[in-house]
Amino acid sequence: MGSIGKEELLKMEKMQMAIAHEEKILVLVRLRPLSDKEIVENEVADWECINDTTILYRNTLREGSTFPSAYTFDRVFRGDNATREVYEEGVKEAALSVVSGINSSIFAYGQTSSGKTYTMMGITEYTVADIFDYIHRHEERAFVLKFSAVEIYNEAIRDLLSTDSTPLRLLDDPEKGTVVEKATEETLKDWDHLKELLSVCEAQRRIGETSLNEKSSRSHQILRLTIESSACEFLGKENSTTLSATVVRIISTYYHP
Ligand SMILES: Nc1ncnc2c1ncn2[C@@H]1O[C@H](COP(=O)(O)OP(=O)(O)OP(=O)(O)O)[C@@H](O)[C@H]1O
Repeated sequence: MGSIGKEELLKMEKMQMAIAHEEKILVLVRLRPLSDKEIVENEVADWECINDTTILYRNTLREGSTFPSAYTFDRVFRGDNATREVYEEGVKEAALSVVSGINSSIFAYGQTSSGKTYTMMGITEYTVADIFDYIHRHEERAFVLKFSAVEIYNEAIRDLLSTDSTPLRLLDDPEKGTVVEKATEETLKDWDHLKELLSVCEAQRRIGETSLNEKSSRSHQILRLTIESSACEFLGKENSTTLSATVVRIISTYYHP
């Protein structure tokens, strides 16, 4: 167990109260640009981003349907918006709340080939880079980062950091909530170590081809990053408290035509 001082506790409580009054769930939409194949086949995008929060379903307009054609979300990103913009403007705040001990989940949902893997790979990279940057700027605290990765395929859970493909069990822990039993948890040394682990996951990931995506994920992938931190001056003392939080990345793959 690490520790936090009285003042720091007060600051954290204030922060938690401020966050409690803010929105807890943000829904962002990212449109994908047409692929080369779609351009060659003269396909047109059915969706158009008309401002920072609204998308329009163009087919509805063409067919003169009476159904609503405009949909509003917390934030909408166009096909030419870079992943960096999606991260900075839509994800960063939630992702970095973990350094203050607040749990955060970021997940992508969409049909095959909509860009979930593409988006989440960038988001993971930017999030971890910012967390490492935060750690380097806060030498008064000691941080431990732990990383685990599993895949859910056909209702079986597989450890992506292990070559053993025996399915893992889900357990209910009274303190931690739902946990995956015996999932490998690596303590991250540095950025290169994370990149190494991500390529192990990539190599283990089940992929297949769909009519829309040559390299389609066949599973839900969950990457979990747990951060523990304690004030260095209280390190190892009895009355110390550890700040602990988790960022979870889920890639959902639904509807494979
Ligand atoms: N914003 C984007 N800009 C450019 N290319 C993109 C973008 N989003 C996705 N792509 C490309 O589109 C293709 C499909 O994307 P991706 O594999 O991420 O989809 P997916 O939603 O994860 O699909 P699946 O559910 O089948 O795994 C990939 O070749 C990817 O590089």
